[in-house]
Amino acid sequence: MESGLSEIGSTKMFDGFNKRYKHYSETLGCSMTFSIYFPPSSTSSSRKFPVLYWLSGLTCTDENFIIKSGAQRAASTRGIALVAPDTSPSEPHYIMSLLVYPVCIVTIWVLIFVGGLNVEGEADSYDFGVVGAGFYLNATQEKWKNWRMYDYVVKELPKLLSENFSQLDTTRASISGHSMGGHGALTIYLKNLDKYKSVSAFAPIANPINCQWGHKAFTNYLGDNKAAWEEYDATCLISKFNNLSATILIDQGENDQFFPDQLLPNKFEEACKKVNAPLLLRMHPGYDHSYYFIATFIEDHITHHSQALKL
Ligand SMILES: N[C@@H](CCC(=O)N[C@@H](CSC=O)C(=O)NCC(=O)O)C(=O)O
Repeated sequence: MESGLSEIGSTKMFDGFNKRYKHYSETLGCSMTFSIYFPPSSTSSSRKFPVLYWLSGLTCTDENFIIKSGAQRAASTRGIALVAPDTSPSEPHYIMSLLVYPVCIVTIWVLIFVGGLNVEGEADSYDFGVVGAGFYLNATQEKWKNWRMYDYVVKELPKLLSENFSQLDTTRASISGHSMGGHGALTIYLKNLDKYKSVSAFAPIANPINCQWGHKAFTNYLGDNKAAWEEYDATCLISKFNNLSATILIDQGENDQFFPDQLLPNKFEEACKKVNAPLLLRMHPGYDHSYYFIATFIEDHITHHSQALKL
């Protein structure tokens, strides 16, 4: 099936453009939205922009980061494109369905409107399911089989970008995120060191197998198989490395309402120390979990990634 990529928004900012797109995702089996900030292009150069993927947290769409972070100021200056996907399969879509009418033996094609993915319980809580809580993993449980945000972010989206946006150089990519998206950024980076030049995170869920958010999501998406849980836990994954060279940047607010119980950055720090993984964990007195915190320090993250992307 065609991706049906269409532009649904365009707003000028810092001489570049925030663009919003909709497409049908084969991986997730539904329509998805994502946003790209394109820095200003110099008319005299055909230079392609490297990409910084941003993964947002619980309850978010692709728009929270674009609207609230102010990251475009530094991205414009540095010449980095920002790509922000949605956080779970959630968009309403139409499907073609074949009906076989039993009496007349007539086959009829009908267009059926599907709101969400129609999975029982998908919208019951803010920290699980369709309301922005895909956790950037590939679910193994039949009921949640459409929840394959890991494959969507790592495979489908970069392919879609490289096929449709000649101004992007998806071979030069870095990844960052917040909270659930910080967990996504760290795990995706550690599992794909060949695809991403650097990683950073704000208040990531750094050890999900040991917190309530992680338990709820992993039990539902992955079942009882604890080995499968560890494959999506940054603290477990980092323990497997002893030759990481690029510094991992993490910012954590000390007044964060979810710190430390849901986030556990200290567990990640301990694991990094054991394998000599370079980690810069910055604790910030007074800051909470919000986008005010992210907006305050996002420029440092853009600088961190622009160095790795050699800009
Ligand atoms: N509704 C919840 C709080 C939800 C929340 O704080 N979401 C964060 C991400 S949390 C981890 O993944 C967020 O980024 N929200 C969107 C925003 O624009 O701020 C509650 O009531 O506790």
